[in-house]
Amino acid sequence: MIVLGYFVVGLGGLVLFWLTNKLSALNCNISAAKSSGLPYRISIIDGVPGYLWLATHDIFLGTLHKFTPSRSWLWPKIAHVHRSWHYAQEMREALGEVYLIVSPGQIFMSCSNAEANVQLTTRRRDFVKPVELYAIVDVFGPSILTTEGEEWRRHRKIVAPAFSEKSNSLVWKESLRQGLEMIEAWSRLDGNTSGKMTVEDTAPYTATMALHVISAAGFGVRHLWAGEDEENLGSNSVPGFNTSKLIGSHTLTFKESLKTLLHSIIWLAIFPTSLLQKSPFKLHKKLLRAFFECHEYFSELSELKMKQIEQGETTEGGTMDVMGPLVKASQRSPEDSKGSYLTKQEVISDSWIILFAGHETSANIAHLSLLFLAIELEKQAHLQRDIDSILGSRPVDEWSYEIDLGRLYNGMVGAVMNETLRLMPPIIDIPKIVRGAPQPLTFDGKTVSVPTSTMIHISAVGVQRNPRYWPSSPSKLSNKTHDLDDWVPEHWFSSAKKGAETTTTSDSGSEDGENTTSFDTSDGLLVPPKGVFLPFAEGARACPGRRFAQVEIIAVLAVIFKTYSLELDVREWASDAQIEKMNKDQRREIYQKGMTKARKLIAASQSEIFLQMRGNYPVRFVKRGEEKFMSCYVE
Ligand code: HEM
Repeated sequence: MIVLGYFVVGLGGLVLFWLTNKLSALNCNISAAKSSGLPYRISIIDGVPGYLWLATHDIFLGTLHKFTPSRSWLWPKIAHVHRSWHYAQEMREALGEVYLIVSPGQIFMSCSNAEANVQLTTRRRDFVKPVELYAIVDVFGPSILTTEGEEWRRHRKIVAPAFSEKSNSLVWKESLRQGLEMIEAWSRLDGNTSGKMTVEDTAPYTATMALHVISAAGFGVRHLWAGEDEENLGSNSVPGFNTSKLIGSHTLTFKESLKTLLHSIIWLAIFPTSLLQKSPFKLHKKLLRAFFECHEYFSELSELKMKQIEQGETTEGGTMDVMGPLVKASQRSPEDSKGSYLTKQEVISDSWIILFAGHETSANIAHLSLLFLAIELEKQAHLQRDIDSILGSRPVDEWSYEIDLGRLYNGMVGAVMNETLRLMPPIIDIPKIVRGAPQPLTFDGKTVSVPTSTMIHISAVGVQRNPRYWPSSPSKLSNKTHDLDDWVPEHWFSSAKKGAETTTTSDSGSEDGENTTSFDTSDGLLVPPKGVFLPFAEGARACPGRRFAQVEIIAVLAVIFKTYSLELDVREWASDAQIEKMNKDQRREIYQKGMTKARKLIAASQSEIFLQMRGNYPVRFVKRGEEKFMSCYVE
């Protein structure tokens, strides 16, 4: 009894000590927030929450959501893990464009003000990258994405110029080819022909397409689609990498190991490999196998590149791609290169990051653009007219990087891509942190002071849907006074804000030697002012793969819509035979059901690392002229 009494008193003491500590930390953070001059809200959950809340928030907030009055409360939204995606507009309207969330463990700042965003992205030493948040992707060691300061500069000086004009023209060629091969892969699916193809989910196909493009244009290794003959690879075959035949100690192909690693990467962030090795779970064993094999594949690829370089192969031979300059840098030593070198391990970590950062991002934009175009048939018809006027009847191998790409970008294809990037940026928040003294931030004629250690999210969704910065009209889909929560590519043809900024969107702040001139983006489409359109971030840490991604997405959309139209599969509501007998009004009514369902699915997307749709909506590709619903929307 006495022992139990001591235990209870001891436990009570510990809880009291913990509570006092938390309260004193909260008080400290509240004083800092008060003196910052920014609006703030207090929350027990950190603005950027830890793993425990990530894992459990659904139980608490999901239950609370069932209690209808709670839906108008602000605090559950503040505590929501996916706040930046679901409530960016509401939070901005309630708390302003720049606001703080103060908790015992953190001061968090969200920003959707353009003037402040420019300072946050260009004052690189005042607002640095919180590299600790990137531990999840750091599986092969520090890389360009996950380092700061001088170490990052060294990576960036080598990696960014590797995305050269020559690599981009390889991306163009390879994306056209992959676009055609993706269509062929669809036509080989059960029940499909080359004239009529039902695809349950285009997402895994655009992911494969993006992986193939990076692999070929970035690493010089061509990949095949399921069902393609390995003979087609000719001298480009690299066992295990792009063939089913494995060599050495490999038990998985490169694609298999990469897929496993990407799907279960979270485990590597939570547990060290030494602990996972002792885990009894099959999943962990498979993940470790994939991890080691991926590492092995990347080092084999570096050696292959090294050999190719020694044999004097050039870009024209298709191998001096993005990875070439990285491997070359690993031949230099710190002493004789004025710091322009990479270690062999860094070649592997940077190669992995290029693949990781450039794969699902571009794939998601291609996938979502397809779905939006299937929902909005009138806009799809506009896109096709534009493609026809630019490319005429020329075959794909005559489409030119130098002329056609720029024209496609400055027309409806570019507008479709940009609108998808505006509405659904794959990276919804760009994180920064104040490491040293509090930092002044000036916007709207006032200067505030961002407290030390503040975790910052530049809210891409917040600013990219902020009516203050974008031309808009009343929404046709909701009762909102603006249509910035809707997918309207015509936003990019508005002349209202043209000329507000004469430079291109995100070239400024690039490091020396970076290639930024592959095609002119200032002639044709709306050029948003700086700090307003941030899918690729801005400033020194902007995405070096921006052109790569733009070229890829444009090429793939052009290839598909030159020959095909895309419609939602609405057989859930009516069979093909029933649709055949329907008049235009009846067809429109059925299609509307598909549109509503597809829009809901898109809106329910979630951002774990990248913003992604959960679930799928089936679509049907048909040769142009053979559509079932297009004529209901287009005269
Ligand atoms: C639609 C496609 C893409 C989007 C929306 C996108 C977006 C971004 C953003 C927002 C950042 C900054 C992240 C941060 O500060 O935390 C970034 C960085 C980066 N991206 Fe991309 N990206 C895309 C495609 C690509 C591609 C195709 C590649 C390479 C092939 C690539 C390679 C990188 C790298 C290496 C970084 C790190 C740069 C640094 O920290 O200096 N990205 N990207």
